[in-house]
Amino acid sequence: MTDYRAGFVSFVGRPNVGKSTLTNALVGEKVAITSSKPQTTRRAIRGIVHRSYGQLIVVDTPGLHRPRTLLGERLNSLVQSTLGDVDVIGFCVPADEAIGPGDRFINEQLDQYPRAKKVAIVTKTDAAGKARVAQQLLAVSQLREWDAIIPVSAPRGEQLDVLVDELLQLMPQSEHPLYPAETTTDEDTAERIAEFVREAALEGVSDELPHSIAVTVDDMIEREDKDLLEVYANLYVERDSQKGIIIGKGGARLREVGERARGQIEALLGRRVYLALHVKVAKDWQRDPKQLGRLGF
Ligand SMILES: Nc1nc2c(ncn2[C@@H]2O[C@H](COP(=O)(O)OP(=O)(O)OP(=O)(O)O)[C@@H](O)[C@H]2O)c(=O)[nH]1
Repeated sequence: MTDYRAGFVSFVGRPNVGKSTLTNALVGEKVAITSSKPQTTRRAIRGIVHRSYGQLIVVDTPGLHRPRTLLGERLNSLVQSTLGDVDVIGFCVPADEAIGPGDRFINEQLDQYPRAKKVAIVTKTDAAGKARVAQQLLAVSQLREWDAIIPVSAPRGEQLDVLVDELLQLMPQSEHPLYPAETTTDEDTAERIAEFVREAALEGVSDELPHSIAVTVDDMIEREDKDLLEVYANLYVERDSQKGIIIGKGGARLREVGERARGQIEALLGRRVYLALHVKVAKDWQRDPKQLGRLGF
């Protein structure tokens, strides 16, 4: 028997508590997009954390909530099958907000996954004073018997190694790593690019529009003569009126979105990229099974 451990962990919690930010900080690379809009995450992304003594595979989920659309239902069943499979569930609550009905609802849902060990993670400790953090740790400890309770700050990198070690200790022993050493995610490049575009498009839009945005990458063309990668992406919204908002006056907003996304893509690929964005209307796609399928849900 070796002492090497490897397994799967999933972070759950209300929207916006910092699950994606934590995933990226642990992996050390941007594998999950983040935004200040709730419910940004739509896919189960595996971020992989490597240590000489183990491997953590982080499965990022869209978060448990009461579904209002077909997209919401599909996302919920994605969460349920994910949580049924993982070794550890990390329940995230932010240090700077009191525990409320939303947190209690999710905590109760965790009873449905008896196989998984359960760890409480108090996030955003940088946004709260010491006394507040201590108070939150106490409040969390009263929710259930946790295998561990750990406060972290992702942007400051505080307590991240402690969290990784605690999580690894709860993982099953493994003869081998589950993924090769260089891998940080199992999403392919096109999926990651589409997510970067969606993240850029989410910036500065409000109300129901964030949920209406979907992105596909339809073509990537290698231009060896120019040492350039051409990327053709479609940005879908649900209504004509939303199209105008995304494009902006004289196309100004769409240009900004393209610039921001291109910066991220070039950083990811380490090379020059030409990004062409087209905005299309897919009427009410969140409620339409056929269109959901086409958009990858
Ligand atoms: N101050 C502070 N802000 C944080 C921290 N972690 C996340 N945030 C901010 O909180 C917001 C939400 O973060 P996300 O990581 O997208 O939250 P999430 O829980 O993944 O959200 P969903 O994908 O919507 O479920 C963003 O604006 C982050 O910058 C933290 O440790 N400290």
